[in-house]
Amino acid sequence: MADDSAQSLKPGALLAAMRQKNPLVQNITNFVAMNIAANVMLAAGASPAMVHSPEEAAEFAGIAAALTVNIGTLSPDFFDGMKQAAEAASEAGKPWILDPVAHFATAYRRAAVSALLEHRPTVIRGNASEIITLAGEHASGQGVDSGDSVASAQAAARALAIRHGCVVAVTGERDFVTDGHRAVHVLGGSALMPKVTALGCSLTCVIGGFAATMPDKPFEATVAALALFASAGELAGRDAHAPGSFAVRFLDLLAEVTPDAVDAVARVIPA
Ligand SMILES: Nc1ncnc2c1ncn2[C@@H]1O[C@H](COP(=O)(O)OP(=O)(O)OP(=O)(O)O)[C@@H](O)[C@H]1O
Ligand SMILES: Cc1ncsc1CCO
Ligand SMILES: [Mg+2]
Repeated sequence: MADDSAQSLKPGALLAAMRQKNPLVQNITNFVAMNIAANVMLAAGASPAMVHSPEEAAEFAGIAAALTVNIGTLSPDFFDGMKQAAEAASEAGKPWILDPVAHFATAYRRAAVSALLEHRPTVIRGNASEIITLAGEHASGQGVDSGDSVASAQAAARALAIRHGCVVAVTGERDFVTDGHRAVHVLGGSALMPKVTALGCSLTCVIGGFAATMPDKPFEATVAALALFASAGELAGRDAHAPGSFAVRFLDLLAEVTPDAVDAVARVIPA
């Protein structure tokens, strides 16, 4: 029945499914994010493995249920591992998620992201400045932090989704997700989230966990990951009022929040 299937695709149901499956996700992420992203994944209910060496990255992509690639602290060795793992995941039909951190900042990063896009990511997740510039437009971001609003990135996100045949998620105060045809906003979170480094990078890894759980539904998987962050972030923001204590409370709430609590607030709305 239509109602049952809609119910089973709600963020809470997907969270329950991910926790049940505890999927193994390979993350090639940056030095800043590595520890917090692994802890965030464990709290959310997925099994992270930070495996990036070119000697083993492709082989490991054969074992993991999904891959995430983040260019935050790029170097030639990491880049080799990223390309090989992305190619292996793509060829095996496994979902892989690209986080193009500050890709606009240097020629090296721009070239790296172009090469990675050739391996057809399933999902691209970035902040507004990253998504606007990835679509070839001018943005105000300088480094890893966004200087643009999510609203100003929506057209770019739709264009990118169609160009690359993928889901695009733009995060910020009010998240936006599109596959080029459907589009939603995800509401919630806390203004303290951008004050804790690498929460966006960690979210990219969590999208990998949801996509591993539901590989044929990357749009719903992405929305569920964002809804989980929005929910835990909003609850953590009620208890903590500065970045350090917020980070701790957020991690606890990622583990404690129930599927019903995630779905209790209508935070996914049509765009
Ligand atoms: N002002 C805000 N209010 C509520 N939630 C926010 C706000 N800014 C960011 N978030 C949330 O923070 C999380 C990370 O998104 P953000 O856009 O800050 O990532 P990012 O810039 O890539 O971060 P990083 O590069 O540090 O990993 C998302 O869940 C997003 O919804
Ligand atoms: C601060 C920082 N620098 C490179 S990656 C990273 C983590 C947030 O994107
Ligand atoms: Mg980022």
